[in-house]
Amino acid sequence: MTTTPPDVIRCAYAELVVSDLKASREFYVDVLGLVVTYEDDQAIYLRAFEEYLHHSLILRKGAEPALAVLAYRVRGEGELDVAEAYYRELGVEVRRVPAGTTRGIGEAVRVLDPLGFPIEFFYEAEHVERFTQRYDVHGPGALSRLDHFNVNTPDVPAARKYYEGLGFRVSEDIVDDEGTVYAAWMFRKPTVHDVALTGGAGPRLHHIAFATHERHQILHICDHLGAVRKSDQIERGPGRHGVSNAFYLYVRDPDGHRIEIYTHDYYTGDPDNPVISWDVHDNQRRDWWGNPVVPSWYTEASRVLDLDGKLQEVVERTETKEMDVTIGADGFSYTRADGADQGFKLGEQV
Ligand SMILES: O=S(=O)(O)c1ccc(O)c(O)c1
Ligand SMILES: [Ca+2]
Ligand SMILES: [Fe+2]
Repeated sequence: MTTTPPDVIRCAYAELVVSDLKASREFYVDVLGLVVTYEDDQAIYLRAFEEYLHHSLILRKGAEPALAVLAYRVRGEGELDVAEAYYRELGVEVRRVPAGTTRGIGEAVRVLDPLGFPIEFFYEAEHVERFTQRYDVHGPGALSRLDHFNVNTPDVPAARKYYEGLGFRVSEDIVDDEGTVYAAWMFRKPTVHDVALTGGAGPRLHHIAFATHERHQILHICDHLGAVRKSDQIERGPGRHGVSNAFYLYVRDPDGHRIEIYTHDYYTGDPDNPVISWDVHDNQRRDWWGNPVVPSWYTEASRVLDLDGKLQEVVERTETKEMDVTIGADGFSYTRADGADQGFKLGEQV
C-alpha cells in the first residue's frame, strides 16, 4: 500500500435490519434503555447516555435481519478523501455518499472491505443533547456508549493484517501451540477494542457491544428480562471475561442479533501497551471464572449485506474451530496449565 490509511478515531455506529420495529423497540428502548433520537415507521435512531452524535445504532425495518453498516468516525472531513484513495488502492468497491444519506450523518465514504463488511467512514454528524447527567431519565440499566464491533471472519491473521493497515493495534488474542489464531481484539480508541475478529464463517456480525459504568447496571438488565419473562434473551453471562477483563452479558434481540453489555476493561493508549496472548485451551480465557461458553455463542451470528443491500454468502473457516477444541473436548481445556485439573466444566455433560 502506498497511500496512508484514514485516521480512524473509534467505532461509531451500526445499522441493523430488523423484521419488527415494535418488538425491537421494546428490546432496545424498554429493556436496554437506549435513547430514541428519531423514529418513523421505517427506522429508529438510538444513542446511549454519554453520546452526543445523532446515533450509535440504527434499526431499519426489513424482511431479512442482517447487518447493513458498521461505521467508524474519522478525525476530520479531510479523511474522507484519504479513505477513498486508500480503499481504491485496495481494489474494493468504494462509494462517496452525500451528507444526509443517513439521517444525522454528513458526507461519508462507504466501502465493501476486504473481509466483506459494509464499512462507512464519516466525520460530520448532527449533535444532539448529551444525557451524561440526565439522571432523571437514566434507568437502572443505563448504557453509556457504544464500545465495539465483533465480526466473524474465516482467516483471523489476514483480517488482523488488514486492520493493522488501518492503524489498529492488537490488545489481546487467542492462539494455540501450532500457531492457529482463533480471535484477536484490535483498537484505535485507548480501550481493549473497537473491533474484535472472531474466527468463523464470515462475513457475519457476531455482536455489537455497549458499555455501562457499573456492573449493577448489567445485573439490572438481567433482572428486568426475568421480570418481563424474556430470560431466554439472555444468551451468555453475566460473567467476567478473561480477555479484556470486562464484566459482560450477551443478549439476543428479537431477530437474534447479539448485543453485549460490557464494563470495566482497561486502558491501552500507550505505544508499548503489552499484548496479552491466551492459550485456546485455557478455561479462563473467555470467562475468568471458568464458566463454559454456550455453543450458540460460537455458532450463531448475523448475516451481512453488501453495499446494495443484498445478503452476502459466507465463507467457511478452514482452520480448526475454537468450539471443536474446547466444548465437549475433555482434557483439551485446563484450569491450571500443569494438567492437574484437566477438563472443561461441561466436560462430562456434553
Ligand atoms: O469471551 S472473551 O473473554 O474472549 C471476550 C472478551 C471481550 C469481548 O468484547 C468479547 O465479546 C469476548
Ligand atoms: Ca465430554
Ligand atoms: Fe465483545
